[in-house]
Amino acid sequence: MSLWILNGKVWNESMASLESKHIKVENGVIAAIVDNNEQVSTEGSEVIDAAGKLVSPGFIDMHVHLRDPGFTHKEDIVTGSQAAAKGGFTTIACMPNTRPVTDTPETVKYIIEKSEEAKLVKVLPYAAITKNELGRELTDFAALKEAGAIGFTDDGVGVQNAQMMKNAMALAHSLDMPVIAHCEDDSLVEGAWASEGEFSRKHGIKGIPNESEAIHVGRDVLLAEATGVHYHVCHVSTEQSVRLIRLAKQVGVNVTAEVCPHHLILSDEDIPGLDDANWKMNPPLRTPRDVQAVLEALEDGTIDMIVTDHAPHSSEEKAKGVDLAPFGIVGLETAFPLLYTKFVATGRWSLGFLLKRMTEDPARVFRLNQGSIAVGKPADLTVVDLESTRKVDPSTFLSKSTNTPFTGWELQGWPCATIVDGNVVWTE
Ligand SMILES: NC(=O)N[C@@H](CC(=O)O)C(=O)O
Ligand SMILES: [Zn+2]
Ligand SMILES: [Zn+2]
Repeated sequence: MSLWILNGKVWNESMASLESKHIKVENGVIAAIVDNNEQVSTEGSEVIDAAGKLVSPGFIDMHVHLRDPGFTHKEDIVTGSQAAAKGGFTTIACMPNTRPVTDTPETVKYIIEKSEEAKLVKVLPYAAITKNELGRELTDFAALKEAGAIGFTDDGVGVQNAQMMKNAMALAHSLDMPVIAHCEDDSLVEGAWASEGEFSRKHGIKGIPNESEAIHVGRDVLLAEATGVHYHVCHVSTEQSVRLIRLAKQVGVNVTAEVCPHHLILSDEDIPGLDDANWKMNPPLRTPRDVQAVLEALEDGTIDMIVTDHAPHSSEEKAKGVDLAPFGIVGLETAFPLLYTKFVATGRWSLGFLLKRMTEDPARVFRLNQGSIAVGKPADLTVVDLESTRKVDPSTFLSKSTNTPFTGWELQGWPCATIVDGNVVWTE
C-alpha cells in the first residue's frame, strides 16, 4: 500500500524556508520526496492533499504521563495516545509513576503490548530507578531493558539519596542506558506548591525555592561525570539549574535537558489566585527571571528539547483546592500551537528552530530512528495548518483530563493530520 502526501510545505534548514514537496510513502517508510512541480503518478495510491499546510517530522515528546496501569480515570494508553496524535505527536515516552509503578518487566511489556494494539502513536516506556519509586532499592535494570524500557527515572519524585543515584548511574551506564531525573530535594520543599516569588509573597504562602531543583542538578552532573552515564534533566525550570547544566556541558559531562511549554510561557506572576489548581504543577511556575533563563538556555542549546510533561488529573482531584490537589497539567493537545503562537508567529524563533527542538533533537538525544523527513525513514509525519487560529477549548480534548491553565487562549498553528508509519492515526 502506498500513500502520496501532495503539495505540503517542508522546512528546508539550509535555505531557512518552506518548500512545496510531494512525499511518497511505501510500506510505512518515506520512499520519495520530490519537488511539487514534478509530475507524479498517484494511481492506486491513497492521497492526502496537504496544499498550503506544513508537513513536519512527527513531533516527539519524551515526557508524558499515560497513567496506565492504575490511574485510568485520569488517562489510559489509548486516550493518551489519541491526545498525542491530536497534538501532532507520533512518538511519546511514558513515565513510570503508574500503579503498580513501572518497575517490573511485566508492566513494561503491558505498556508496549497495549500501545501496539492501539495502533496510534509509538509509545516508549521508561522504567523506575527504584522499586515503587521509594528511593530504597534499585529495580532490575537489565531485565527492564530487556523488556523494552528505554531509560530509568523516578519521575514524580527526586531520588533523595546520592549513593542510590550514583549506583543507578553506574549500573545504567554499564547497560548503555540513560538516567532521566526529576530534580527535587524534598527537605527544601515541604508542603509548598508555588514558587518562592511575587505570588507566594503577595499571598503570604510558603514558597518552593529554586535550590530545591538546582541542588539535585548540581549533585547529579557531578555523579554523571564520575560514572560516565547519559544523564537527562527533566522539566528544567530555574536559572540556577540552567547555569549548572551549561557548565557541565562545557566540561564535557554527558548531560542533556528538557523544558516544558508552560515554563517558557508562564511565570508565577501569571497565576490568577489561590482558587484554581490548574496552575499547580511540579516544578512550579517560577519567576519571570527564570522564564528568561530557560528560554535563553533552550535557544543556545543548553536545554536540548521541548517536552510537555502531560500530567492528566481528574476535575474532582483538581477541585480539591490548591493545597490538596495533585501537581500537574495536561499538555499534548496545546503544545505546538502555544509555542508557534508565542515564539514563531512573534518572530522570536524560526519555524525550523521550533521543529528541531520537537523532532530532531529528542531523536538525537535518545537515539531514535525518527525526527526527520528523509528517504528510508519511518513515515511519521505531522500536517499542520499554520494559518488556523482557534481558542483552547478543553471540552474538545481527546485526553480524559482537562487540567490546563490555557483555557480560552487564542492560538495559531493547529495540527490537522498525524501519520505514523504511513497510517493516518488522527485527522481533523
Ligand atoms: N509534573 C507534575 O506536576 N506532575 C507529574 C509528576 C512529575 O512530572 O514530576 C504527575 O505525575 O502528575
Ligand atoms: Zn517530574
Ligand atoms: Zn512528569
